[in-house]
Amino acid sequence: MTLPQGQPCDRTTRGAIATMFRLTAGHRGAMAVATAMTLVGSALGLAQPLVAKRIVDASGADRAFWSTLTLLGVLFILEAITGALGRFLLERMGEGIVCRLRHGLVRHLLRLEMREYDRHRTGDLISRVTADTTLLREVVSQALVDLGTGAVAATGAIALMMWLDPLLLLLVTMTVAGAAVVVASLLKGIRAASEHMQNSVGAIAAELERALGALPMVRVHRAEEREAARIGERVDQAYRAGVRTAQLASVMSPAVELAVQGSFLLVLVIGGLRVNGHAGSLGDLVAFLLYASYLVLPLSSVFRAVGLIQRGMGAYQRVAEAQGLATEPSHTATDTAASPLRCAPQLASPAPPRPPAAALDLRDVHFGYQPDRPVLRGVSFSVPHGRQVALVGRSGAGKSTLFALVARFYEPDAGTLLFDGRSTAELSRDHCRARIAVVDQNTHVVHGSLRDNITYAVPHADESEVRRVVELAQLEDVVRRLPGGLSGVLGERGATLSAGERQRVALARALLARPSLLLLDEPTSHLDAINEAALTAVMREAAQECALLVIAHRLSTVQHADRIVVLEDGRVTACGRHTELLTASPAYRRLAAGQMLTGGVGLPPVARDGMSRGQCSGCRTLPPRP
Ligand SMILES: Nc1ncnc2c1ncn2[C@@H]1O[C@H](COP(=O)(O)OP(=O)(O)OP(=O)(O)O)[C@@H](O)[C@H]1O
Repeated sequence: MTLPQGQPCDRTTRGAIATMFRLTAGHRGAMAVATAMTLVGSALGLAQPLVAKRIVDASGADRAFWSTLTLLGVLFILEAITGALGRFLLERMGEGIVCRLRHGLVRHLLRLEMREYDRHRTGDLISRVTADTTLLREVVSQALVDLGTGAVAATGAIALMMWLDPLLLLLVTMTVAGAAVVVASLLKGIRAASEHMQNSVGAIAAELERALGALPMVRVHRAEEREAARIGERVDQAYRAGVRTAQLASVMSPAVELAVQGSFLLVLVIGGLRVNGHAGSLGDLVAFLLYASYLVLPLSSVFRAVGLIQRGMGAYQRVAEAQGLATEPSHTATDTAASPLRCAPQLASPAPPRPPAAALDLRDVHFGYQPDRPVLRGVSFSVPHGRQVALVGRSGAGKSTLFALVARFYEPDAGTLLFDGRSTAELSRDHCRARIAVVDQNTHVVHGSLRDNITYAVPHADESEVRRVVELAQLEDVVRRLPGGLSGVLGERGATLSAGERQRVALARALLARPSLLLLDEPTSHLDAINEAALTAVMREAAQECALLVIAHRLSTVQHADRIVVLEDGRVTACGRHTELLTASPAYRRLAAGQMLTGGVGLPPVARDGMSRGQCSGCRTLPPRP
């Protein structure tokens, strides 16, 4: 279900009711049946005073009234049954509405533009799917029908009271009008307080997510109390807003009850005087009083429903706001992309013919997260098939940002990215992402089994293929040690693994996908020297199958790369091989000196055909490996 986006919410009560009604789209049949049942129940209830009047009149005139008494019993039971059925249908409808709303929201939130995640707090977004939709369910399933049926039942009671005694009705109307004025004056406040409360609930979720997401840091810095106080502040805000809402809502109920009870007393006194003066029958007075008492429930329903709808609008606005956040476009018109797993063939399938163009080509790419703060300033280089290209540079030079552009989390402000010679302008994001696999610094491991984590990109991968990448990523020890082996469950965020093991799980996952371009961001940051050497060997092997773009601070990892691109302050200042750059690039020399790496150390004699020399002007001349 998509809520109307971008349009400002109509703040009037009528606008709020219309908005809530729109949410019931697709459930109107069930709503109509439930409303009909509730109305039938109300009609059965309304008929009871008339029957009671007959019983009183018959008993006063010494006539038999047993059949009428039986009828009263039947009416009572039928009212209970229709009421229960109607209520069930409503609850089911409410669940259905919230279920569809959550499906839509979850799908929407998972497809947001990366910039939206930068702008919003995760916990707050989550609370829109949980807390806000829960409040909305209450409103759409109860308030709307209460409003409809309450209005009809109250109108019915008023019509019958009018028929019985217009003068007494006038007295009732005046007191009820007083209550309506009180209710109307409270509605705006209720809505504002509810909005405040829902925002505070979202803030609690966001703050809690912040603290739980960095628990080791919180513990080490003994900041539990500070974090608890910080979150507690939000809890108190929610409490205060909740109490304010309750205050306003609770003023409503007595106002309505007072009005109805006042009118009840008036009717009793004036009606009693008239009966004494023989201006009316006792039966008429009893019936009128019963109708007056029947007015209490529907009228309270109407007033409560209006209040609830205003409370729901607070939640609605937050849900609608989340639905209005920009999402990534899924496909472009010219996109011929197959499924995202197109580039993840199984081991047995023959390798597709390699296209002649580079796997990745960047041409004069400019980008900044904020318009006035450029991060990349005209980056150009290419990553040919079957080659390993390394990206080095000081912290903050823009290396990870470049990866984010290649993964198309962001679009460049200027310049072009080409995959296999095709510009991203003509390819969908899905298509581009199907070609790549990324192992980033955060090495994401999700709750689930080791196998689930490895096969995340290829859920139905062959066992032999899984074993192959387990071996390649040197995870055999982990498989042996983990209770249940590959089926063993890894804790939340892979907490049961070491950082190096998590990195290797991420690598196995990436290799299993058999991408045409593998992006590794600091792949050895958590590895010891032995594992680093092993991973370097894995990278070389992977480069036989796909193009490899590696970010590394440790130059020892990438000194054998076919090409090393030096990035400084968002610009490519040099590119070439390790030995070449030691002479040609002062920036590279500084990096290497810092890590005590020199040209001669440990360099194996690797055949390098057609390599570009020196500066980045030759960055795109490296041909694909035959
Ligand atoms: N999501 C973001 N929003 C705003 N600015 C960002 C964001 N991510 C990175 N930056 C900024 O962009 C610049 C480049 O960051 P980037 O992470 O690309 O550098 P890096 O070369 O990968 O650094 P490191 O080697 O430390 O990982 C930095 O100044 C950083 O503060």
